[in-house]
Amino acid sequence: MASMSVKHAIAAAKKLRSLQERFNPGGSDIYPALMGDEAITALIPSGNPLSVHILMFTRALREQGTDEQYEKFGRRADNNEIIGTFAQTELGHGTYLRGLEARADYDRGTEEFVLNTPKLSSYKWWPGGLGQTCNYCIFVAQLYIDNEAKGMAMFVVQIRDEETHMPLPGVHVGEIGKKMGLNGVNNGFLGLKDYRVPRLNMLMRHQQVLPDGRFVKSPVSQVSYFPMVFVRCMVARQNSNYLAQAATIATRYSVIRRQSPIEEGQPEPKILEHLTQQMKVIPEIVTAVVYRLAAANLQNMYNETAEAVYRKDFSRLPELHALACILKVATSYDSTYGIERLRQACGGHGYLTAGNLGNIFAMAAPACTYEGENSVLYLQVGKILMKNWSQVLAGRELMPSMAYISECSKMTSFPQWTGSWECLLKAIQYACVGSIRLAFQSYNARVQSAQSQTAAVNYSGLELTKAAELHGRSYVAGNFYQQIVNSPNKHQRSPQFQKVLENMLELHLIQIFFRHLGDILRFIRITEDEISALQRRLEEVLKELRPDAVAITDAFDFNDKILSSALGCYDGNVYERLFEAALKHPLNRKSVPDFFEAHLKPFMKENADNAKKSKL
Ligand SMILES: CCCCC/C=C\C/C=C\C/C=C\CC/C=C/C(=O)SCCNC(=O)CCNC(=O)[C@H](O)C(C)(C)COP(=O)(O)OP(=O)(O)OC[C@H]1O[C@@H](n2cnc3c(N)ncnc32)[C@H](O)[C@@H]1OP(=O)(O)O
Ligand SMILES: Cc1cc2nc3c(=O)[nH]c(=O)nc-3n(C[C@H](O)[C@H](O)[C@H](O)COP(=O)(O)OP(=O)(O)OC[C@H]3O[C@@H](n4cnc5c(N)ncnc54)[C@H](O)[C@@H]3O)c2cc1C
Repeated sequence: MASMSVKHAIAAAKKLRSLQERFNPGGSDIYPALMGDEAITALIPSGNPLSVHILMFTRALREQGTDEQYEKFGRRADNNEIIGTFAQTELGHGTYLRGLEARADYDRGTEEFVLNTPKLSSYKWWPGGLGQTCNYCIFVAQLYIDNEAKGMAMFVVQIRDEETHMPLPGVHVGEIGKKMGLNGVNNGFLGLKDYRVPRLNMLMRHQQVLPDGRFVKSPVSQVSYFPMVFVRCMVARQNSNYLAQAATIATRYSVIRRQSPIEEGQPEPKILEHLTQQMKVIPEIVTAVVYRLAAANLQNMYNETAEAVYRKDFSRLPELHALACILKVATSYDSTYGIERLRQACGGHGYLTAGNLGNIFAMAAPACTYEGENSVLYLQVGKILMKNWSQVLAGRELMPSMAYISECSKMTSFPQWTGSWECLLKAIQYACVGSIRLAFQSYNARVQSAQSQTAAVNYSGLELTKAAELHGRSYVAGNFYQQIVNSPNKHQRSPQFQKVLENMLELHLIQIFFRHLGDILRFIRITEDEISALQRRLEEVLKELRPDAVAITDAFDFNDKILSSALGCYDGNVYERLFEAALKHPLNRKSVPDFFEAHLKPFMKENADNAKKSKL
């Protein structure tokens, strides 16, 4: 599988290169990469072993290395003359970066770094492509000068000979083993023993070690985390894509499959006529659209911040970090749960490999873990919200994506309930700010009672993650509302198209309202009648969107090769394709399976003989 994946990945990388040249000659725009990724996803359903090379290795060289280092390493990496990965996570540590054990000791006598993974737990473990594909890596290690720790640093390390691909002396590298998906990625392990690299192999755009061993600190230590921020932004787009693919499959299947008359004596309807089926499928279509728009916004913000960082302006890093965390978590959680809901909506056939929903789930699910485990990133955002609440209490302005927190903090109570979109959005934001306030009271009480900040974060963790989740909902719903209601190009839309978009906004806001009704009722008084009215509107908007479901998913424009699903094929010949796939199964090559003579027949005969004996 690994070699097939590499073959396909190389074919797709060439396609990527042509896309890049067509869309953005000489540029480093990510969208061709993403489009390439959609193509790659179709070509290699078991995952792309070059993903980390393209997403992290090349970018780290560009963004963390000096111009000279880019010339020496980055250009060759961008041109795929060398293939690398990003080796940060270890067998013993993934989340807690300050606990990473791999070390780089500076030897001023030879102007080299001596790299070691001192224990088994220090081995790099997980980096994509590390097992067999890569001959280089960015090796993340704790920097030591005269045995004094200086923090994390990144090193360009060659791990295999460029001609023979043999591991170099001092390198112990291999594959970590089968996973629940992405088995074409050859995630690997890497141990280094007294492995020496020249001083100039340490990426030094933001921090430096001078020949005499003097250390020049980075102006902002967190800029070394920037490669992760980029992938978190990518995950937001990538996982909204996976959800869109699954929604396309389930929608098409739901208008082909007929089952169970709604009225006695009537013919069996398409299953999408059942209201409960509409509630399983249509909200997922809308969620995919909502996150694709949020991810595009985030990508623009990433590009602007990356340019600013390149100019040593780090001012927008904190906001990008917060948004990248919140969107990476929200899209990976909601896409993973949404794809499973869509699989179940396809009944038994949803469980067949020929439907491809299981593989799409297996591709989407690890995003809840890699690039920052989701609950850890929620805690990150919770901490950032605590800091921002202190700013609110001090009357200071907040970053634009948190401005609503200041506005809501000035409200002494929630205004008269109207049930309008603005009202629903404000309710979610108001509940978020109420949760932030409660979390802050708990957190601050702990800090005031002499608990350390880290301990206070841990013991306030449930309230911090709740506040973070609601902040994500507020940001995503607010972004969708702006795009539908206040977009500058709204007038260019046909009235029919605008109506479909408004129906999607109605559904998204009501769905989020019901999902967080408990959180909202904690801070806002809403009557039973007002809630029942929203229930009716939910049923109504599902009915309104039902006729547009297929057209919206067709607009995602996934061809059959990318969907790779007998349930979601454009021509709708589901049963023929399921049967065609079944007949291809190796067990159908013979009428009598080999195991009959070897196992089944003796087993049945032994039971029959025993039965006869027991009668005698
Ligand atoms: C072919 C084309 C492909 C296209 C494909 C499309 C999509 C991509 C799909 C898939 C991707 C493919 C492969 C995935 C490969 C996966 C790779 C990895 O998983 S790489 C390893 C990832 N690991 C992590 O994310 C580690 C998580 N841990 C952390 O980030 C940090 O430990 C943590 C939890 C943030 C804690 O940081 P730490 O410094 O220890 O302590 P604090 O929390 O106190 O933070 C200190 C201050 O720093 C600020 N901060 C933290 N992180 C960042 C950041 N990233 N940016 C900016 N600022 C940051 C934090 O807010 C604190 O600030 P204050 O001091 O409070 O102001
Ligand atoms: C498919 C895949 C590809 C990957 N690719 C790469 C790669 O290319 N390069 C790379 O370097 N890494 C890669 N990784 C590793 C990935 O980054 C880590 O798995 C991830 O950062 C989580 O760290 P961990 O596995 O050590 O989990 P842990 O951090 O051990 O998490 C285990 C549990 O502990 C909890 N926990 C941990 N810390 C805290 C805390 N402070 N507060 C509360 N709870 C906490 C977590 O929430 C989680 O529930 C990949 C992983 C996967 C699954």
